[in-house]
Amino acid sequence: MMDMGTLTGLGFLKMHGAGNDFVVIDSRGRGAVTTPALARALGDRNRGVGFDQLAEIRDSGEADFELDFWNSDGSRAGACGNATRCVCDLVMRGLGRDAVSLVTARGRLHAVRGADGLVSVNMGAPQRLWSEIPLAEAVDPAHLPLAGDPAAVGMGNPHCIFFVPDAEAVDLAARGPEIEHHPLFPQRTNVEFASLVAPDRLRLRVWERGAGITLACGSGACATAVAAAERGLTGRRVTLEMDGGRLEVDWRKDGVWLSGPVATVFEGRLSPAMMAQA
Ligand SMILES: N[C@@H](CCC[C@H](N)C(=O)O)C(=O)O
Repeated sequence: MMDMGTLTGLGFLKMHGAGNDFVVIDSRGRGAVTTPALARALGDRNRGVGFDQLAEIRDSGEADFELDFWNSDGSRAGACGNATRCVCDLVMRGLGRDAVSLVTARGRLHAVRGADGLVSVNMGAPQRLWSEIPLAEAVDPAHLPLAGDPAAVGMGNPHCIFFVPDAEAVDLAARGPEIEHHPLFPQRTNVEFASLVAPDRLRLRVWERGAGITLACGSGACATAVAAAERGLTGRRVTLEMDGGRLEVDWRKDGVWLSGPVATVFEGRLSPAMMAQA
């Protein structure tokens, strides 16, 4: 029989958006609890809960809530499109509304639930200046001086996008970390390999900074759609076929809108022993 007495610690939710999975900690009404050590311990898929990102909800004076993101290696992320959509779903359900505003490191964002049940967030304008992304030196982000002619786009976090004839054929486990740690990216980078399926459809595989290969990546889908439209490969509205499902991106005048499915998987409690490890 389970000793419930040892399981009185911190509550959390497990959610995912197209297989990009998250631990969500709701710290509204109290102080933030996440540290790099706690994120690393919880992110361990064998000894912790396991996630691509941890999202911590905090009170906000200027929006419905604030949101911080942590990768499974314990590093911070300035943006996470899929975790944003998941947490917005949660908060909208809690408030009984179909629209919310939030504040992230990127600034104030807005999200809505569509009639189709998909949750959409305006991820803001893409960052196209080398210093904003950031890159280590003043090179053209649209054509980086790297083999394969990738583009760099910032969505509040850095992305390096390669357009290849066949994304399936890329050795992502080898190429991902090589590019993530390339000296051109002083804060490391997320890495995308995309191939054109149709003028409104791309196949996309992602290596995430601080998390490795993931089944989907919302900010990566946005950055890839922006780079594809700028190269004239697609229009500004595209479907991204990722390993875990489909995401839709619409680059509008008011920002890059990301839409897709969200799911709540389970709720749990961290044991005091787990919290003490961190
Ligand atoms: N899963 C993400 C992106 C998460 C952050 C990334 N690994 C980083 O360090 O920038 C998404 O859905 O956007």
